[in-house]
Amino acid sequence: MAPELEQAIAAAQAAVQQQGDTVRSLKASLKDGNAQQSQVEEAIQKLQQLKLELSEHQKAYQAATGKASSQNKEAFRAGLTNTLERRLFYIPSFKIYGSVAGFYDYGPPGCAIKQNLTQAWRQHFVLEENMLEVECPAVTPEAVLKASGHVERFTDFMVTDVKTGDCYRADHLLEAAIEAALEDTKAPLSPEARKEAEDMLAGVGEMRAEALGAALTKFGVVAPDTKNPISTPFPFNLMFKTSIGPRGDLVGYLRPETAQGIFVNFRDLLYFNGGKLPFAAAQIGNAYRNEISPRAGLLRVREFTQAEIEHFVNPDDKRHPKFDKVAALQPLLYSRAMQMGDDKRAQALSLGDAVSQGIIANQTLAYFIGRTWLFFLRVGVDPARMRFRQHLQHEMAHYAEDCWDAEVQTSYGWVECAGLADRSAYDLRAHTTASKTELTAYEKFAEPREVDVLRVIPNKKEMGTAFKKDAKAVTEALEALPEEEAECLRKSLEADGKGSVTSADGTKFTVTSAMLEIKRERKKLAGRNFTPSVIEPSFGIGRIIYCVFEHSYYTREGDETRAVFKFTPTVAPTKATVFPLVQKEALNEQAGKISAALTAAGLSNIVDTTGNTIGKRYARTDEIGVPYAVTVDFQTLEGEGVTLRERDTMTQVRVPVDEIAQVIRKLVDSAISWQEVAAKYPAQKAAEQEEQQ
Ligand SMILES: Nc1ncnc2c1ncn2[C@@H]1O[C@H](COP(=O)(O)OP(=O)(O)OP(=O)(O)O)[C@@H](O)[C@H]1O
Repeated sequence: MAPELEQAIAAAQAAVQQQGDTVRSLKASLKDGNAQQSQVEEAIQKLQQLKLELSEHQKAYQAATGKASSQNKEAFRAGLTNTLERRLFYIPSFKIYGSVAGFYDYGPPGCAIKQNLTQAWRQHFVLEENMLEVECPAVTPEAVLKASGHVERFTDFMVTDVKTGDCYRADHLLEAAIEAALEDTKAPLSPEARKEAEDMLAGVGEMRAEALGAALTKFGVVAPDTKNPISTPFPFNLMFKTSIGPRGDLVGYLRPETAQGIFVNFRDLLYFNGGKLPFAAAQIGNAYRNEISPRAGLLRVREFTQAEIEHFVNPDDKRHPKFDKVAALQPLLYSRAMQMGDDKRAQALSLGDAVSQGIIANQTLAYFIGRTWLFFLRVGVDPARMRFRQHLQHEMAHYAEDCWDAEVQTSYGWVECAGLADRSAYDLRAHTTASKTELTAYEKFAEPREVDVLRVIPNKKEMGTAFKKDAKAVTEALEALPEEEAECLRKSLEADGKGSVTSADGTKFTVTSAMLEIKRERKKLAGRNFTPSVIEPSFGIGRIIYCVFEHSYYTREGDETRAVFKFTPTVAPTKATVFPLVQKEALNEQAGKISAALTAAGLSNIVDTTGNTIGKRYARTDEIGVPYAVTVDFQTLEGEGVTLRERDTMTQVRVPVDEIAQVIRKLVDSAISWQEVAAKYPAQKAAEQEEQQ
């Protein structure tokens, strides 16, 4: 059934396109006097009819398959992109010089939305969770990114078109090839081949060069643009390299994430917080990745804004004091077991149950999943098209305890908009080792505790013989070894009779069993030093904005040319427009006064005095998602209030002039609903309402 419907959609789309061309050429002929108005009108009517037929086919496809058809998806995306670019939500950067892939400018409505969304994030996380906000430089010295592992490992595998040299991400090509094979209805895979392909798809992200190369060959992958053969995959580091200072001898990078700025400030932040855990620090700022082949608009760019949180917590106690507030929430969870099962579908599950059943590793991670879900809903993501997907075991770094991605369904498929990870103590340990600065917290026990501790006792004579002038430094390093490292050394001596220790200046020395003794001793301790674990929710603001665009965009029933964004008042770029019904000095003056009252109430607004019909002006504000419109007419001058129109229902009521700013303020703050406003104030008379649509 689906292939026939797909064909019907394709045919209907072609017909719409052809008729659109006819209308355009008739309009041009009309101007030249070679066609009549009646011919144009007739052609437009036919175009509307064809569009309705197309929309019926699309609905039928969606009803039959539960998803948008590929043509449907493309048509949807083309309409959306056209509106976004035409109304300057965003603009390809450096456009007049031919643009550079992976860079976008936000235009006026885009800037306002980004500002609103970022502000909502700050309110939802930084303020409501009492986080410590920091702002660190984007240019980062190499030492920091060496310690974090980015210099060595922040790579993607790349392949090139052997004839043109064009670059592609190897994993993306492979994923596309496997997905195409799985969806191919003409040459369906056998059940065994399907299972193998599905397993391979789940593991693409973790494949090394050799495995990727073999899989690309197996699926016969060629360069998508030219169909030329491709090279074998090789690693490419995504960081932009630079040099700091005029001599150029200090290597730096533009940060690929904002998180490292928080880790390197951990000690000062802990002090600022009175030495107490848990606490969270947050940073909003730009990150830079030299993405290999950025092709998905705002979703994959080379400079983007991240909002990241590092929540530092005692590794032995990952409960969250406010977990009760989110325990009953039921976001769609796509756990490891669900991904491996036959059904492969996410399920709504309460976060309380997910923690008690061990699906989510701990309360703190689950708390942030709940808060993230509420944030996405607050900014207008459709909860039915959002899920939290747990990383499969092999997708996680060896140190990570549990990771979940907040994914949103779009015309590009499921898109990761935020990653939430329990990264254990990895980052702070890495910076402790590299910077020789203890990044630990102190826990004072309620009662002194008798504990077994490891004491490292160097044999001074053996040390002297082995290390000569370095003996003192090695001895001190051994005596100062933290408990966990002493345990590592003990195990390594036990296994091969030797191990290593790093002195204060960073030199690594090999020690043998003969040089020291490691004893377990009973000690009374008032407290302990430990490296905190970190739970990291990391958000990409641009990706969220794009998903909000997709989930907010629709066209008016029966008229695909009338685009609307149903932005929530929180993110809407402008909260209200004010229209004088016609061009008259007295109406303009009254509109100016209303605009001033809205501004005084903290509501961004535009006064539209263009001579267009009121219907056209409503359509223009719908296109940038303004939720409320106020129209000033002659009755306003007679003290009969103004028209207030709501964007999605298009219903209108009459509100007294001196109440209008407060009514909109309450609507924007969700202190009152549109239904309540409609019940309280008289409806605009039907004839005038019709005239003003
Ligand atoms: N190139 C990019 N363009 C826009 N946003 C991005 C980009 N890369 C990452 N992000 C955002 O930053 C967040 C955190 O970054 P993270 O390193 O976890 O992403 P990632 O797993 O590398 O993403 P992907 O696998 O899609 O490349 C992501 O969830 C995403 O929202």
